[in-house]
Amino acid sequence: MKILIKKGRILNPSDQTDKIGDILVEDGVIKEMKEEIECKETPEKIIDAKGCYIMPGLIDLHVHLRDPGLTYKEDVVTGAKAGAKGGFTTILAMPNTKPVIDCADRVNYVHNKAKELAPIHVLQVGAVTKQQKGEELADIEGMIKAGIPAISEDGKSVMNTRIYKEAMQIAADHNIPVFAHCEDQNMVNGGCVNEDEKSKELGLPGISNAVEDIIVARDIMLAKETGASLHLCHCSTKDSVRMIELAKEEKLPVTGEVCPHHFILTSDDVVAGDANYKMNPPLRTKEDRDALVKGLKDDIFDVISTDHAPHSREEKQRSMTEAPFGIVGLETAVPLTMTELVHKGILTPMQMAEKMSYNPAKIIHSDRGRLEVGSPADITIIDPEKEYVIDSKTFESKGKNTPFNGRKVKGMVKATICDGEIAYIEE
Ligand SMILES: NC(=O)N[C@@H](CC(=O)O)C(=O)O
Ligand SMILES: [Zn+2]
Repeated sequence: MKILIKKGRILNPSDQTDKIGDILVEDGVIKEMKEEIECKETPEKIIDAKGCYIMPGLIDLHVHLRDPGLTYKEDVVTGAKAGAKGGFTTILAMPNTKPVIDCADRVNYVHNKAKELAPIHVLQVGAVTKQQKGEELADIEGMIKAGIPAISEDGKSVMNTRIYKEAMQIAADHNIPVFAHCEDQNMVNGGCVNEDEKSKELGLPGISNAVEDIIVARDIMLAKETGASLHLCHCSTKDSVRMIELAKEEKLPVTGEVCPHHFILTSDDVVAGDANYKMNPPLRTKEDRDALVKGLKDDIFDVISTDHAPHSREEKQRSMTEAPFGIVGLETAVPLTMTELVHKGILTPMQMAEKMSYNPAKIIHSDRGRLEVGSPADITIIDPEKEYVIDSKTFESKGKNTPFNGRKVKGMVKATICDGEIAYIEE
């Protein structure tokens, strides 16, 4: 397909290009990129991008697609469609499915299904241990051969440090990153919201910051010993920020991500009895939230991810203690980041493109995440001025579980182009 994108603001982190121009897409790649492109034959599609940002296709390092086994919550196809609508051209699926993705066959299942049916790239992350039981290593090398971009035990931490270190060594030897969900399992003790004044007020068991911080510290030390690239998932505490800053000062191979709910909401926002405010890690205090925002601004955090965690309506209607952790995020990440960080002058549009595309690509050693002539045509077009109200009924995702339903936002995904084809267009 031949697509001409006209007069958008091209934001390319790889060479810091920030200028108005046209992009011509043909045969899956970026054919031309300059101030004004004249086509001899009319392209099949012309997109008027006046006033819009053109970014390299967004990459979400943290998504739960629930496939196989939990497809009443989401599946590869609905999740990928939600991703396309949210501006993502690549999403990484976490392995906490049923069964857990801990061997090559299961990786192949997701990749084959996605190749056949998904409008965007889906990359399956492999589990660290068999069935995520934390006891025996998964077939990490087999999964690497099958094409996993990373390993992760997401949903929990591998509490046995010796086993985790072995896994990190394998990851280091094969030059793939380890994505760490940091949570000391023995300290959670039934907690369901942040441990603070609010949890006391609600009479709910709390999760303290140390639950996260202890494992962040441990995992950074393991990265130091093994040389593995460590990517810290959904960071939520102010001390996580300090520890990542220190690790980077020491030039350790450590990166970190923050999710929109953690840089926007605090435990004060939790509505009693509404499990759409229940996620792991929990919404923390204002001090933590402000530290995360500053960490994003100062580039201590490399990545904004969604931790898209769909659950059924019935599951999320349970009580705060009974409902599962997690909220959806694929279709709200762009408008929330635009509204809360870019329009407020905390992040530049270029920083947004870095944290949502270029840096995630670098972390998984992908050649995407850049707008360059000859590179694969994964492109996201965003109308920064478009205002609307988030309505979960319009989501492509099966999951409607979001605390942001009804929220006013400014900044909308206009089109998502993946491998030179239109994966989503707002019409
Ligand atoms: N974040 C969550 O609250 N839930 C995730 C697990 C995870 O990402 O840790 C899920 O799988 O539902
Ligand atoms: Zn997690």
